[in-house]
Amino acid sequence: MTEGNFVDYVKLYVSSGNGGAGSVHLHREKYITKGGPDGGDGGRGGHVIIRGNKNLWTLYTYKFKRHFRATHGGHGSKQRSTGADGEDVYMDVPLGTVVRDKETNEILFEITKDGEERIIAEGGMGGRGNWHFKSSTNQTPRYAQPGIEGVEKEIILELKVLADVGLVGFPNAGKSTLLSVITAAKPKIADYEFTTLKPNLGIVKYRDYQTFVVADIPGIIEGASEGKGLGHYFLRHIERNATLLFLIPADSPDISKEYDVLLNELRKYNPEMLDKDRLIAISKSDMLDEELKAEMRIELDKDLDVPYLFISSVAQQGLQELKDRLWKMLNT
Ligand SMILES: Nc1nc2c(ncn2[C@@H]2O[C@H](COP(=O)(O)OP(=O)(O)OP(=O)(O)O)[C@@H](O)[C@H]2O)c(=O)[nH]1
Ligand SMILES: [Mg+2]
Repeated sequence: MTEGNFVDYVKLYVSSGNGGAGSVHLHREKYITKGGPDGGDGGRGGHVIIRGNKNLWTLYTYKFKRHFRATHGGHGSKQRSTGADGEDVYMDVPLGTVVRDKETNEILFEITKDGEERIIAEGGMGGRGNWHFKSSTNQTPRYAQPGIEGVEKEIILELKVLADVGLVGFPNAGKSTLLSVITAAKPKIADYEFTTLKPNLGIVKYRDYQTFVVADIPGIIEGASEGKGLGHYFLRHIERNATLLFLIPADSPDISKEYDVLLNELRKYNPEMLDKDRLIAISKSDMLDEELKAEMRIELDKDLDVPYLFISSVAQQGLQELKDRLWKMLNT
């Protein structure tokens, strides 16, 4: 997944079809002077339906097509013939897509399962034809119901990444580099801050047949929960991850303080984020020798209340242990 095609927020316009009108028709045949009413019902207008699709990862297609219109139901006609239903329109979205009403900003629903279908704009009902309205006092009703109009609305689709592990760290901590060495993803890597502007997902192949998904998100800075840096825009991407992997570089001036700042931002954003399992990886550990590591361990064992390990993406150290630990956390 590259930076450019990760679309996770789109505004769209949807409209369902109008119901077809019921028909007013009186049966006529040669030699039958007074035929009864036989106007058929109008067909239902097409729905616009949002459907979950596990093979999609972004809302990319919606960048190019913004209007989704279902067709109208056909009108009823003579001989009680019912108009055709309008055609439904399906909008396939990745799992984890949240659908909002643009006007009220209210969350309408969230798609979480493959094949799950939710009607976002319901087609109007067809009107009933005049034969329904025949009664003892009115044998030839000249009335039929009109179809109900379809609905139009503007909606927002927002994607929450559904990864198993979310990477959390300051800018430049080495998150994207880690993703690039434990998965086949090719995120942009550079020695400046905010290299990553959009989340990247990668699939870790674990012991031949197993896999789990890791999300690399833009770096978090102090104040992120109030919108600093890329703020809320990306914190929501790790809201649903099962496990959080904190990345703190070995050359951080104060590892436990850096961890506290990150934790605090998560707490301020959504306290439930702290209910997730956590692991700290001290990145860029190739910069440390064994002696220094031993000294740091003494401090870290005192200061940290979560498990930690030393890793290096560049020197490929500690990566198997990291995967083992993550796998265990995800499967217990
Ligand atoms: N020595 C060393 N440098 C590393 C290691 N991993 C990453 N780096 C360097 O750290 C810098 C930042 O790496 P990125 O992976 O882009 O960091 P990031 O956390 O994704 O940064 P943002 O996207 O800005 O949040 C790059 O210059 C990397 O080459 C490592 O294991 N050892
Ligand atoms: Mg990055």
